[in-house]
Amino acid sequence: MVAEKCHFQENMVTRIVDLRSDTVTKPTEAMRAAMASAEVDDDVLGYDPTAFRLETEMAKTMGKDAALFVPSGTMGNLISVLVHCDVRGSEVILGDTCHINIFENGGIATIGGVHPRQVKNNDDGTMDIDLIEAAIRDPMGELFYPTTKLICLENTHANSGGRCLSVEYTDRVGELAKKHGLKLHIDGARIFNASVALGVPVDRLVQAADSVSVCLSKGIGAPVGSVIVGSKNFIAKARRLRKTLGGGMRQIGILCAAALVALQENVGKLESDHKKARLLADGLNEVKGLRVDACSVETNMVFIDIEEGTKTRAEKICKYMEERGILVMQESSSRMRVVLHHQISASDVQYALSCFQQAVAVKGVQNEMGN
Ligand SMILES: Cc1ncc(COP(=O)(O)O)c(C=O)c1O
Ligand SMILES: C[C@@H](O)[C@H](N)C(=O)O
Repeated sequence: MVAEKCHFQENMVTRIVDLRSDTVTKPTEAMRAAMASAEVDDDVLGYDPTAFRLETEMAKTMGKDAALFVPSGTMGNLISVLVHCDVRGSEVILGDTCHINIFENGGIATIGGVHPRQVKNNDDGTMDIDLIEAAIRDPMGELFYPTTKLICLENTHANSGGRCLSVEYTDRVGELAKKHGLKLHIDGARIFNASVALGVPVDRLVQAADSVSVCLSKGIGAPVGSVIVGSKNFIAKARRLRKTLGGGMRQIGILCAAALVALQENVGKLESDHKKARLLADGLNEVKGLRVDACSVETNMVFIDIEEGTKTRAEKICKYMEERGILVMQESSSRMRVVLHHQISASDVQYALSCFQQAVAVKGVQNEMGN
């Protein structure tokens, strides 16, 4: 592979290659045009017609009875957990490295009073089903224990590198939930990535779930928003809770119009994002001092580890890359993350690769990093 030369002159960065996340995409011209011409109305006093179109389309696509537009994936998860965990002393079983547990400010507890019961996430994003079952509280111990109400999965699993949970695994967790009278929520921020990577229709992938939170603002490329899907009764309760949390918005058709375009434009591009991720991962594994677990690159995310003994630190590499217009997310002193999306081209991937090669190889930078 001949990597495009990593060229750099002081203050001569000619383009930004933003690999921090798939949340960074800018609305396309078609999205902006749709926003400008969107049919809107007050979605609190009534129903914004474009929001209605989006929610109707998403409920159908996800195979659920109803849907609700929410400002963010964080609010989508919070509302879903709180609707399911509707009595004081409720407990939710979730992965120790899942987004709800790590990156949502503990909102289910601090706002919702719901107790998180962590189960270890495996490297592939799953939790062992026997460990999930062991975490379910015995109702006979109600004098001492919280009440288990909900199990949460995350598909794809971001902190495992965008790994996909299979439909078979999801169905088994759903059966376990039913066996114990529990509900199942899926944090489906990147559920479309999982569907494309697995070759499983998205409605089949989430069939076992009582609710799903789907991010439109990630790989789908909408500027804002998520949609939660579930039963009509669940969504009615979710709509009220959205208002309670301050998420009741007025002419949201402006945002929903962009999301409708994004769904048309970008679901078909997700496979290309995954291919670019694999291309980048394979190229990075040829860079002395960097290591990518290629097996974990199933979708659009790549975690990059600095090999033992390499006199380099992640913050120095990230700075070196940023000086060349490439934005990378630092995960730790020895780990970085890049996320591919539809606004990253194949030549951007080549450019990033050549800059990673330079970042690790350049003597001066290495000495500075190694000290
Ligand atoms: C797996 C996962 N769930 C939920 C969220 C939250 O979405 P938002 O950033 O829109 O709140 C994110 C990140 O954004 C995520 O990666
Ligand atoms: C950082 C995290 O909250 C975000 N969901 C991302 O993956 O970029």
